[in-house]
Amino acid sequence: MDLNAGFDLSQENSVSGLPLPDAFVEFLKENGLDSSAYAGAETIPRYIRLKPGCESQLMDIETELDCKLEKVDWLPGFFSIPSHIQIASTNAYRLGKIYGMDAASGAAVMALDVTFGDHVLDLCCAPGAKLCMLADLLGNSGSITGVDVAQHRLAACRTMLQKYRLGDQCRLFVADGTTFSLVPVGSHTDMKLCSIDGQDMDIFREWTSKRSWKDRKDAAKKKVGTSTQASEEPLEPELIFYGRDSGVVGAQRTKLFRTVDDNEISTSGYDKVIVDAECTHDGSVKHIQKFEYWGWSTFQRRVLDAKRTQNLTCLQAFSSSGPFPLRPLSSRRGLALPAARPVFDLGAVCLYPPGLVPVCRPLALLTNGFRLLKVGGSLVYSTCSLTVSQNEGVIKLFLLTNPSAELMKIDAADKWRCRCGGIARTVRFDPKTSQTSGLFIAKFTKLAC
Ligand SMILES: C[S@@+](CC[C@H](N)C(=O)[O-])C[C@H]1O[C@@H](n2cnc3c(N)ncnc32)[C@H](O)[C@@H]1O
Repeated sequence: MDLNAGFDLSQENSVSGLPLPDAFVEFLKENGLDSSAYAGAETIPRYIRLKPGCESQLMDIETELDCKLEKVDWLPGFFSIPSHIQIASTNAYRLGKIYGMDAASGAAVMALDVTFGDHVLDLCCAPGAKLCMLADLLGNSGSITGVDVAQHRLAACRTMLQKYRLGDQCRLFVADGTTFSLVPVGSHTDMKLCSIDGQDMDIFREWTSKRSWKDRKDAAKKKVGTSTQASEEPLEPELIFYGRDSGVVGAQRTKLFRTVDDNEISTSGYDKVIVDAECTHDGSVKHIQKFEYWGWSTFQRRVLDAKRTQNLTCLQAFSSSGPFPLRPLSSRRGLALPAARPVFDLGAVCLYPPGLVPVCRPLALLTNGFRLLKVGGSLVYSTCSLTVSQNEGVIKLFLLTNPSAELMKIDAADKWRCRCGGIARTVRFDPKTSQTSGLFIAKFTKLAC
């Protein structure tokens, strides 16, 4: 079957080495991107991350993969292998000794600089490569809260945590990251763990894949509720996994799901937050390359669907007067800022009432992730898009509307194979410079104000 039937593939784009569809070439042009970034994608190595503790098995893994594992000198624990080597069917992978993870993604996690005991929020966590790396770095300290809106992807994340035996400190919520509001377990001032010997149905017992009678009843109630609920109502978070030491076992449901106000968040919010936002994935050259096999006809739906891209890049809607028509960044401290809590509409461009700031999903995710950060904590925003509108554009608008946010220097980046982003202190990985997929990284801290 010709998977590309009826789909225009550009003849002129042989420069990229791939017959890129015209619509994608147009997308690249609109965003000022050079299609030659996709040239020679197959020469970019594949990266693997070694499970900590498996260092002594390196030679056995090399023998099984039948290739040398080249140490990535700027990123501890990462190795490059030739791009044609497949790892999914190997024992090393199946037994959880290695992860498939691009080095640029590893850099985004390192930028967060997690330290012992941190409570970390991963706001777009599925399928979970970064979450697993965070869990490896934290060991048996602190906690990780993973949130994703896609239930099936989050289920894959849970499987990954179980395979690598990393779930003890983690909890996973199916929830909308633009409205998620739960702080780390144990940071509620009034939360006490209860003995679970009694029959109190309101207390979390050890997690099991079998759902309790109470959970089934709650889910059935929720189903009835959602059929009558107005669609704008935020999705109620659903806890689909929690580990033994995540602080959930023994906690009361009512307390765990209690939301706190922004004042309380400044002290009991997360120490670290990562927002690896949903984006157009155009920088993920290996992902783009896969459409050679999947068929370019699915590319339109999966990557370029107009409604989806508008949600992600709605800043473009203002391109007639330039992408940032409001005010220059330098004057942000002197601005009359719009209301702190805008109304987000994931389906369309929204306007803040006084300042006409366009809101797209990445900005909504970043804003909410930052709201959940405690004062003095740090947040990493990353996307695998090469466009300005999903990266520097989002950052500019975010800084305009969040006076307590300050861009931080990413210290580790001095050693990385990357370049500066379009705003000082941000960094960009791209195939040509870094021999990795494209990735944009910005790091913020929250000031007391
Ligand atoms: C780039 S992927 C994240 C990859 C992940 N961090 C990892 O390392 O494996 C973006 C994720 O954002 C999720 N997403 C999109 N919109 C969301 C929303 N409103 N709230 C939470 N997650 C969302 C998608 O389902 C997708 O899994």
